[in-house]
Amino acid sequence: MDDPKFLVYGVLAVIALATFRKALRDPKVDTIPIVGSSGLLSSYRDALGFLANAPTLIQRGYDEHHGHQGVFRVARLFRWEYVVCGPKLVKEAGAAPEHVLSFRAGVQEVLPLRLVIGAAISDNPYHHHTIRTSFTRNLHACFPEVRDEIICAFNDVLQVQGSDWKTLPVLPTMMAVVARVSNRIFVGLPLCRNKTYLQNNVQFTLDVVRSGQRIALFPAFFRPLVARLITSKNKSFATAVKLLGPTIEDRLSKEREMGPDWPEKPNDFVSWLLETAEGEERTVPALVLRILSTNFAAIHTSSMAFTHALFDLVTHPEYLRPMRQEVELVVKEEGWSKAALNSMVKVDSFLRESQRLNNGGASVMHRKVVAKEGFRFSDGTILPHGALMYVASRATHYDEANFDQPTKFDGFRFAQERAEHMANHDRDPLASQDIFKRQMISTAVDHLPFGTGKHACPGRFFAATELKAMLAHLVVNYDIKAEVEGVRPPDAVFGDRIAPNPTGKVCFRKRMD
Ligand code: HEM
Repeated sequence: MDDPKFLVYGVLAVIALATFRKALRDPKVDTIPIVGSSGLLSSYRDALGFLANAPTLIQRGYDEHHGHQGVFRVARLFRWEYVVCGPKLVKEAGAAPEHVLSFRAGVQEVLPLRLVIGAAISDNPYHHHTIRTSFTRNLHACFPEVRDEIICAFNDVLQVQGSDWKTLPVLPTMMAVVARVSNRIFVGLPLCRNKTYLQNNVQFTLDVVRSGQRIALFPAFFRPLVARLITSKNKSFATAVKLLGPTIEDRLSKEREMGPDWPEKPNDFVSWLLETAEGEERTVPALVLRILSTNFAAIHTSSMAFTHALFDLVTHPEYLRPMRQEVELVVKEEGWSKAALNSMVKVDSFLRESQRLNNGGASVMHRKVVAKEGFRFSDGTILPHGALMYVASRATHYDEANFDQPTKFDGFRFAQERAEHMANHDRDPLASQDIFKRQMISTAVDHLPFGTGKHACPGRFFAATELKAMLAHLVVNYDIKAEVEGVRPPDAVFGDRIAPNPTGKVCFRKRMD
């Protein structure tokens, strides 16, 4: 017992058991079924098992309870968590107002951004509004820059020569491309090509995710202390201020001199932020933190989605040629534009299908019940004040009630559905509107990669534009194959998060035919 570490672990274990015992005996939730055991020690074992095996546990709950409709609970180290299943209840969760089921408080539970990034971002997320409005509205106008950056970034990052195959780790490679393309719109040239700036954004994102996930393992009252010990955001923040600060200072000073609509003002995210930022937020450090946070929301998610798509493509190489033909035909008729992307139905379908099967985890739409009286679903289930709930997204995507042969990768299933709806147009104009429901950007109660309802990802319009343009570019300019034929690198699982294999590789070369 000389090592003080053991004392700390001992105290933590006692606190955990005591907290767990209290949570376990909450009579208000007695009627909500449990997945796993209900005894004190056996539940505790399940709670530890959740860290290693959450997707399987959630799938079991989904299969066992309520015929895929309703709520069940799972034991975590310090509390129960509530898993919501079925279209009706998912819709109700997605529609609930912030003062009843809180998105912001839910995020803090799983990734305590308030502790990792700072209160200003969590408590005043005005940049979400900027993403939803100015950013999305400008996607058509900014498409030439997106396209230009994709061409240059693929050239510079892949660096394939002649007819040789080059084997590259997909996640870091695509993270480098996504970081560059996204920052072309966030901060513009030349900074979006500055390697230190880009690497710093990627580092910030990784630091935030890693520290956030570790802090979230502790009970709420312990988290500020743990955050102080392990958070390493300050270094990447200082680097970002050094590199991005002069650009922001320049914009602020031009606005002071010439007013908000000064000639040749860049059409980028910094400018759109400045249209809304007020008071303290109109300073270099505050704006740098907004850009870093937007990078955080954009880079990890989009590069993981694209990595999964490439793993799917090399595992199912038969999709390469039809997508190549589609892109060539569309570009011949419409050129490269945002509107042309809308005609790339197969590319869209392929990415949507990849997202369906490779959602970022077993759960999505984390919400904390903040209404004092709790939250009541229409089936009568009441979640108590303070409870954390989420939707069983992976199980929903793998449910045969929702999809034909749900475990099968069917890259053009959504293109097919859209074609069928179009064919029905004359007979039933209302049904034909469903084509919009099967696009990559469309959320639904049975399609949850971007969540659904009030907080559905506002960045999905940009993400879809970026990822579709990247995939279209890749299939017409490169050949791609698996490192080992027919083998998809296994996913990495941490708790209920499922990420593409971080070291998984594929082979690229310049297109040969
Ligand atoms: C493939 C890429 C992406 C995926 C899979 C994704 C997924 C998600 C999900 C699941 C949510 C939470 C939805 C909920 O809880 O109801 C979310 C929220 C959010 N995402 Fe994304 N996202 C992606 C790309 C982006 C990009 C590129 C941006 C920014 C440009 C962005 C900005 C945001 C923001 C600001 C929120 C919070 C929304 C709110 O406060 O209501 N995301 N995203």
